[in-house]
Order: sequence, then C-alpha cells, then structure tokens
Amino acid sequence: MVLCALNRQLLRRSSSSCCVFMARLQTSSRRRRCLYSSTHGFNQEETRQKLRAFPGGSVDLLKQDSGVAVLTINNPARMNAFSGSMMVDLEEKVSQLESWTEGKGLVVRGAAETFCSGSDLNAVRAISSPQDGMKMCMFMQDALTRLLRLPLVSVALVEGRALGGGAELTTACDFRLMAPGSVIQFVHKHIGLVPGWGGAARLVRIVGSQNALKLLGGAVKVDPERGLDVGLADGVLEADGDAPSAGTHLQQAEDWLRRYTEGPVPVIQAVKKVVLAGRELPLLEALQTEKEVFGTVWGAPANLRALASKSKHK
Ligand SMILES: CC[C@@H](C(=O)O)C(=O)SCCNC(=O)CCNC(=O)[C@H](O)C(C)(C)COP(=O)(O)OP(=O)(O)OC[C@H]1O[C@@H](n2cnc3c(N)ncnc32)[C@H](O)[C@@H]1OP(=O)(O)O
Repeated sequence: MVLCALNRQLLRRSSSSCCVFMARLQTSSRRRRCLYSSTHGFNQEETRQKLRAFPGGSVDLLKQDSGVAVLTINNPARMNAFSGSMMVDLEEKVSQLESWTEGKGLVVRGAAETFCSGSDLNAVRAISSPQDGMKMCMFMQDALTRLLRLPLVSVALVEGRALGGGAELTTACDFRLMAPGSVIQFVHKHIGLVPGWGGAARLVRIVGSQNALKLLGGAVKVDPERGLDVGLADGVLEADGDAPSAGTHLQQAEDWLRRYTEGPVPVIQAVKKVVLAGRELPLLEALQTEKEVFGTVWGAPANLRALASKSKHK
C-alpha cells in the first residue's frame, strides 16, 4: 500500500520533471533559459557586457548542408585561448545551434591545428575577484552544458593542445578524437585552481571517478594512447596527409562522425535525446523521457518508410 503510494508519487514527480526536461530538449528559436538566475546572484546580460570588455579572437560557426556544423575556436595568436568576447561568442553560437532544426552533428575544433589553451590568462588576471570569477564560471557552465545538451551528435577534434578550459571544452562534446601528437591536460592544479566550467563533473561521467581523480590530481598529460586507455578519447586520427585517402583531420573527423549522423534528422536527434536523458536523469525520469521521444518517431515518416521497405538487418 505504502509502496504503491510511493510509486504513484514518484511517477507523478518524475512525469512533471520529465516534461520540464522534454521542454528543454525542444529546439526553438527562443533563447534557452540559463542554468543560473538572479537567485544565484547571476545576471546573464550583465555578465555578457563584462566579458565583452576583454576582446580578441572569435568563435566561428559553419552550418553545412550535410547537417554537420563546424565550430572553430579562433584565437591562434594565443593558442586559441578564450578571451571574454569569445565566451560570449560561444554562448551565441550555442543559441544558434539550439534552433538549427536541420542539424545532426557538430565538430568542435581549434584554428591553426591546436585545440584551445583555456581561458585567456590576461583576462583571468584582470577578473581575478571571486565575484567576477564566479560570474564567468556560471556563464561558461551554462554555455557548455547547453553545448552538450544540443540534439546533435558532437565530437571534439583535438589537435595540438587542449589545456585547462580547453580540456573542459572537450568534455562538453559527446566524443573526442585525438590527432597524433595531441595532448589533453587539466592543468588547473598547476595554477591553483580546479575546473569551473563543469569539466570535472563531466570528466567523472566519461572516465569514472578513479581516472578523473588521477587526471585532475596529477594534471596528467593525456596523449592519444593514454586517452584511449582511460576512455577519454574515442578514436585516434591518422597524421594529416599520411595516407592520401585519410584527408585532413577535419575530413577524418567528419567521416568518423558520419556513421552516427547518417539518417533522417528527427531520428538522429531522437537518438541523442534518449541518450542524454539516460545520462542526466534518474531512471524513472529517463524512462518517461524515452517514452515521450519514442512517441515522436513512432509512425513518423522515417518509421513508415522503413516498414514499407521491409528492410532486413543482416
Ligand atoms: C579559469 C581558468 C582555467 C579554466 O578556464 O578552466 C584556465 O583555462 S586557465 C588557462 C590554462 N592554460 C594555460 O595555463 C596555458 C598557458 N600557456 C602555455 O602553457 C603555453 O603557452 C602553451 C599553450 C603550452 C604553448 O606553448 P608554446 O608552444 O611554447 O607557445 P607560447 O607559450 O609561446 O604561446 C604562444 C602565445 O600564446 C600565448 N598563450 C598561450 N596560452 C595562453 C593563454 N591561456 N592565455 C593567454 N595567452 C596564451 C602565449 O602567451 C604566447 O603569446 P606571446 O608571448 O604574446 O607570443
């Protein structure tokens, strides 16, 4: 009796939070609600203005007809470190991707064959007050959480170095591909910090708490071999131009991603949504979300076409 009541209560609660999760998953042209609000002492617009005071570089978005977009962190003079204006750029590009109804995949990479060396240390020195540091942290946590929650299958193409916030950025993608000679390193400890852009929370989910503790506690240089070993890397690319068939690292990353993005947009987006629900929600809520998403593809054109073609899966 008590158990039944508890179950009913849990189901009611899970169904209402599942609706909230589903609403967040819906792509719309509206700007998404930020992870933080005034109750956390955060004002997104005010933080945007403050960050814009530290200009330099850009974050560039190329949406392609294939349904795969390329997001480039572009500040090569500073090894693609994030200036304040680039943080704002990133959040704006994430907003654009949230309303990209034709999108299926995303490659995140750095310009000039290196990934990203984290926050621009000049900006970090200038905004070293705890309050401003917190605001930057909340702004980037929001942008990177929304990046990972996009209904697109995303991959970080790591060439050169991914340091500090750059290492955190790789964890905001579904997959990581490492080029020969590349390094992912959570260098935070060496500068008296811990990750603040959500990188630690995501790292634990990717490699487990034992490995995360080793990587953060030892500020370990993760090369491709170690990346594969601990489960941080999902693949290693061939050296650019090594085999004529291999193509550039970007082409290799797009080819690698294709196996997950081939197919109708609603189906690919649905796959990402159910995995995301499983990753982020307690089981009952994840099941509810899976049911809702299932309802959007059941009997839909791609499903009916496949049934009519009597396809076999040999
Ligand atoms: C909140 C903080 C945390 C976070 O957000 O999570 C961070 O990310 S803090 C930043 C962490 N990153 C670093 O500490 C990287 C520091 N840089 C380096 O270790 C080296 O520069 C390098 C990335 C290993 C490259 O070394 P090298 O190949 O020898 O080149 P240079 O050192 O000459 O660098 C070229 C040029 O780029 C500038 N640079 C590099 N990284 C940054 C950075 N993060 N911020 C600002 N500027 C950066 C470097 O100063 C050089 O500039 P010039 O001296 O003007 O040529």
